[in-house]
Amino acid sequence: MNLTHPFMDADGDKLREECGVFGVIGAPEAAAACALGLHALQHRGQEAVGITSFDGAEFYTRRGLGHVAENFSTGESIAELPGSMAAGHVRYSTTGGAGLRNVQPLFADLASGGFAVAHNGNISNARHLRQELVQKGAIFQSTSDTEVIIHLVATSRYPTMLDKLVDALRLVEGAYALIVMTPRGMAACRDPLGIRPLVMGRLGDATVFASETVALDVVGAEFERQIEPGEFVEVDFDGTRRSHRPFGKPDARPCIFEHVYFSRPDSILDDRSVYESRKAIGIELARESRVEADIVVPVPDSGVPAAIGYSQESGIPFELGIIRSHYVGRTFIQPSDSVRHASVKRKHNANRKLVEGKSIVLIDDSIVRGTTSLKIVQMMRDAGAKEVHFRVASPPTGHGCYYGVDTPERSKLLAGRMDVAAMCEFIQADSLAFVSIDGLYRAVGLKGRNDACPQYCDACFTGDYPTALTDLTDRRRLDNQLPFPVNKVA
Ligand SMILES: O=P(O)(O)OC[C@H]1O[C@H](OP(=O)(O)OP(=O)(O)O)[C@H](O)[C@@H]1O
Ligand SMILES: NC(=O)CC[C@H](N)C(=O)O
Ligand code: SF4
Ligand SMILES: [Mg+2]
Repeated sequence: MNLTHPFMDADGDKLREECGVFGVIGAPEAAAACALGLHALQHRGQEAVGITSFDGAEFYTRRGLGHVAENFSTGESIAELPGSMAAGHVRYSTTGGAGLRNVQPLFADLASGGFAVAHNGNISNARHLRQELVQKGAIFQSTSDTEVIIHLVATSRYPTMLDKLVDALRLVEGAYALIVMTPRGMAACRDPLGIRPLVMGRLGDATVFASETVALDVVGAEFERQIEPGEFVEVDFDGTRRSHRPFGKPDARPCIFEHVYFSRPDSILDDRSVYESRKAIGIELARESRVEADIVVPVPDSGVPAAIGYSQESGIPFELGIIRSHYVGRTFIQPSDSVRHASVKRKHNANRKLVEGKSIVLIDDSIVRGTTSLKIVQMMRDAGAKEVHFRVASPPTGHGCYYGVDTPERSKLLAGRMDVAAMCEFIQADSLAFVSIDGLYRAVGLKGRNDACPQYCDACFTGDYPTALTDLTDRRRLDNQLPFPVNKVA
């Protein structure tokens, strides 16, 4: 029996997640705009990048491992991608999933013509669907969950491309923000709960779609609105747009972690400034768990806005007690523990003269595996800090994410293994506190969490998953049938 999960990485740790998508239709050099937009979305995925364009007759694709700048900075690379329609993708994956064949956009020649798709999110029943499709004779070219969508579209019996796509996505569980290209135009859609973000803008006569508004800013497009949860927007080459809500209007559950960490602070998300939300989390945190200290120090980068809020609310001065190297990217989204450890060390350094002899409040947006917090507390002590108090701008991350963010399985999450007191001891801080779940909801403009009908997906904090997790359930069943555990998941 083959026990290897086709979508799992080598150590069976996690699915590969969190990406950025960008699409433009109706612009003279669509691929150039696409490369620029992807550059602004680089924080969402640093492992691989791809762009597919269409010139009215042919589709062209260029995909590569690494950053946008490494793959799309020359005129020649853009010249390979002619046409007025293009879609691109920046990918964040983990060990084993980094191969070129998984890099998006994925493309296939279907009976109805070319079909390209760029996907941010994760399909929580992809394995299940893939097995069914393989049994029917489908031949997969990648190990990406996204390819399932292509096969479902290819085998749908509905007549129009939109109907085929809706038919396919009815079978899909989990999170998807998609940009699709066919010879007739572009379509963009979000899953019925709107778990992953997607926005729409206008650039002259062209329509632009992107994971975040920063990508619209960078290409000079005007932000129009978000794609609504469950909405499909089709755009033709003459600029005609059509909006459809084939799944009705279920209560949305967008990812609250986008506000905490993933999105750039200069993006507008769910009609809110991410920067303002992060600052407001810091304010809540100061109200809930104030501590006497000399200075408030952010853990750069994403701890900065919350630290500003904490400082303003508490009256404790904000200081840059840690300086980051700009040549090391996000450590959370790096593929292996050893790389993450090394990156955290190279990334941060104590501002020794400032920290020496001081009692400090460190603010970070989240503790996931504890790699960063452990190292930073030690760094502050080595630099002579008198007391180190740690405050976190999210509740404890105690559950895995199956919707497109690479939070690992529960057993590798610090909060999955320990309570707050034990975590405090582990990171060797003098005190540790997290913002409450209601505090987080207040910071994004609500009165608190509505437990009967939560307004966001917050499963990594609460364990309350808004969709079925078929692959996970299947794997647990398989685990229980065997005399030894297989790739434990939680
Ligand atoms: O507990 P851990 O497993 O270390 O993960 C949590 C850390 O990872 C993220 O930072 P990251 O370095 O990815 O990016 P940033 O520069 O945007 O803060 C996050 O902001 C925390 O600092
Ligand atoms: N995780 C993402 O958002 C990327 C899309 C898809 N799940 C992939 O692995 O390529
Ligand atoms: S589980 Fe957490 S990270 Fe994943 S979609 Fe839900 S809120 Fe976002
Ligand atoms: Mg960080």
